[in-house]
Amino acid sequence: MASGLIVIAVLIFIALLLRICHILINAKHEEVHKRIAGLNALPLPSAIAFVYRVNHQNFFEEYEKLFRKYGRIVGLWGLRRFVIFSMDVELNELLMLSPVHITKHRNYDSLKLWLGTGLLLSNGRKWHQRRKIITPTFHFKILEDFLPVFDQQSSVALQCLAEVAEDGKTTVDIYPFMCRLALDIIAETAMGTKVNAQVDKTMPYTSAVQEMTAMMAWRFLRVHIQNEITFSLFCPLKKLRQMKLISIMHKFTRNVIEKRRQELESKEETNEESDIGSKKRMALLDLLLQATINGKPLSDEDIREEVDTFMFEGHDTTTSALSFTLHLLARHPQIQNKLLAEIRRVYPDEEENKFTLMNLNELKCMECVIKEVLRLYPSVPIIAREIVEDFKYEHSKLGSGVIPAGTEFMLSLYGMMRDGTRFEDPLEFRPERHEQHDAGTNFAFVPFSAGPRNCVGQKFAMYEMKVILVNILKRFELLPLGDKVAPILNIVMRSETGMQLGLKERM
Ligand code: HEM
Repeated sequence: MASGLIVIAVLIFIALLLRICHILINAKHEEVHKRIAGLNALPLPSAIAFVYRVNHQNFFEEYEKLFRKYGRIVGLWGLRRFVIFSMDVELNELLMLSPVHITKHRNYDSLKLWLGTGLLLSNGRKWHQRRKIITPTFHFKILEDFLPVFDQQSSVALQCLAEVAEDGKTTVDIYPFMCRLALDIIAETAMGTKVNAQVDKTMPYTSAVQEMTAMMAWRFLRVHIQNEITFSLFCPLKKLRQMKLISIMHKFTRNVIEKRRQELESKEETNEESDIGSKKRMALLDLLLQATINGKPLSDEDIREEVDTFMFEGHDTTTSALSFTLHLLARHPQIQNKLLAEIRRVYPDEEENKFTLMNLNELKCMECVIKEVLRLYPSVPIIAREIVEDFKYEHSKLGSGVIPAGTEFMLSLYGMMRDGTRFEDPLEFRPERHEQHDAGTNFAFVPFSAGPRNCVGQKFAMYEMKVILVNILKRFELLPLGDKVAPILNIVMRSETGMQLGLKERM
């Protein structure tokens, strides 16, 4: 009995001691601590237990529980780390619009060996310079030139889908089809090179991109292997595989860059048909080859980082959005029919669609559908930042204060876009809610983020998705076969059950 009491007393003493250490280490966070409720690391290890409990499958559920319990802004005090999770529109807007707090979180570091510090992962001066030269590469004129690529690659996808459709009797997981289509499109538009991912499933480069994306997704929430050293120690074989994949991908992109640079230098493509089949079409790579910073051209390695970044960011996100859209349309026949009527009005020709940016802008119903899909199933459900300078805020509920440098910040786009105070019946799929100009919900609806670090490829993505959807919906009726989606976090949002549906050729 007495020994039992001694053990309890010792445990309480240790817990108190740790708590005091914790308070001393986190002294600078005390002010925020008082304002933001959440989980502590000590004396009870609730924050640590939470971090290890969360995985790809239960991520959204666990965070919903946390927000329900503590409110829209939740603090997680680790031993030496302080993380704020926020689905609070007002606070997130302050952060997204800030020109200062744009530093990416270390969670993304596992992507750096592949993507380097291209636009997605760079910070500070480098990011500013890159953003300045990359933004004009997504100019309307350039996007218009890409429409034939979107269209031609969609027609390859139609053939692939026709082979598995079986007149709507078979359940098809649409995700891998959309993934290969998005890869073909981004390779051709970013690098000016056809990779034929849809017809040649064994091509080393595209297989490597897919395998690497899956591996990054697998590592993303496993805190102990996010660092390259611990990854090598805990998973040496996977680390070796990762090195191999990176070497395949870098070799491929370097070759493409070298070839395009030589072509540009000898001005071949101004006279001849290039392998993308057009005299005038420029790939994003060509624009990077011509760009300069302070009068100096970008090096091949600078360009490689950006091309690899486009390859990653430009295929995984659109794959997710397109697959969720098709899955949801299959389950909402009325909306599907409304969309089809709009498509037939804008593109009455049975055989051929003449896509222009202008007629794609006429697809208002489709725009609402895509927005609603991105609201419910945002491809990028969470944005992570590191606060490197004290963040001064004025907030209607928190008052005014400072979030100290060193704080980690997770903005839940998913939480914001499903917030019942911003969206009526938030879990319902109602595209018409976007018909009005999102009055009152401006910053609650941010699937492409907002402010200086918003998505540079958002217009590209919208036009790409529209062309693909027009082609698929004109050819196939989508049927509600298979399982419902079960969202998981794999860097981007995916579904554990795939994105199932049936496809029936229209008469
Ligand atoms: C449905 C499709 C897409 C969605 C929902 C989406 C969403 C986003 C979001 C939310 C961010 C901010 C990420 C952060 O701050 O951590 C982002 C950044 C970015 N996106 Fe997209 N994206 C899409 C398609 C694309 C495409 C097609 C491209 C390229 C062709 C692209 C290129 C980029 C790049 C380079 C960044 C980094 C921008 C910067 O940090 O300055 N995205 N995207």
